[in-house]
Amino acid sequence: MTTQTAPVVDFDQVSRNFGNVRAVDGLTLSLRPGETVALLGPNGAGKSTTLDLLLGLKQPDSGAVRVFGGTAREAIVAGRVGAMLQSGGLMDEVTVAELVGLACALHPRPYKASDVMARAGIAQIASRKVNKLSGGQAQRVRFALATAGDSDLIVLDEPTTGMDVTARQSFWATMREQADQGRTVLFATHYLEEADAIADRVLVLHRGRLLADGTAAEIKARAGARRISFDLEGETDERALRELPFLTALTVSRNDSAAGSGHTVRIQSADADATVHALYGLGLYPRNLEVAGLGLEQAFVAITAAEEAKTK
Ligand SMILES: Nc1ncnc2c1ncn2[C@@H]1O[C@H](COP(=O)(O)OP(=O)(O)OP(=O)(O)O)[C@@H](O)[C@H]1O
Repeated sequence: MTTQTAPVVDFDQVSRNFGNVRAVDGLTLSLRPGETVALLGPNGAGKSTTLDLLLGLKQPDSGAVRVFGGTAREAIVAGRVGAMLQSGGLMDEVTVAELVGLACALHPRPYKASDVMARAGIAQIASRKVNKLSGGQAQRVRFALATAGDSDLIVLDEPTTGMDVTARQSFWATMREQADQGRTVLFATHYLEEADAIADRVLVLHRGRLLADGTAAEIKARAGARRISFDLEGETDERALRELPFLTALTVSRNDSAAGSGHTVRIQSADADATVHALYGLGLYPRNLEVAGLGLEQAFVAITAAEEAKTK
């Protein structure tokens, strides 16, 4: 593999419209060598369009896309990019082995087709016709095509769609090996747990714009952070609780136990330490106190909901 100081991918103020839909809106981002990056966003956020722009399959209306310092086409011709697209049609009348063999033959730095098939978990179905595959098998074949040679960047659009849990796990184990060898991996996904578990960096896309860019932990922290829950005995002064510092959400529910009547309080706080400190400062005696981080899913919902509220 070659190394180069230029970013692997560089988007500078890239926009792309379809009619009056702004699919990608002023996107600026840069991927560094060796990163595993998740592109996360709800349906229609612009993930596929972003990947198509990166691969030169669509052209921007404005802004510039660079891949390894040049055009996408140059990078692809040089075999530096392997891609697995969402709906890429597979040739119907050929076998899995023939198709993988062709992809290897076309790659400037190919791997042996038998190794590629073994790695993608499709050696047992090598002689099967491509149009007879299940959805999950077809995805593995697409993955094999994306890894037919020694590419520096692997781009995957929702790669595990249609795979069951076991297939998904083995897919990501293989992908990790690719990343561990120093490749840059960019994948679009709906599965927040995949972004959380696999990616060093998460880009949250919404209506074509980049809403967040950081590690999963940073994104969780940015979204208003932590959940605090506890029980209080007797009457609860909800107004006093509402005045707690760094509070972003509060619910109080009745909780009658054998010990008497009381309430369960649930809080979201941007600074749990300060909130809990102030809670004791109110002279309260919280029982069963728990502090937990938001999941990436809740963080994602919080970030995109805040953006929706702003644009209304
Ligand atoms: N060829 C096209 N013609 C018209 N509109 C398009 C076209 N491609 C994408 N769009 C629109 O652009 C927006 C972004 O679509 P895109 O497919 O990039 O989103 P996505 O994040 O990949 O969504 P999904 O998760 O559903 O695949 C959507 O509103 C979509 O309807």
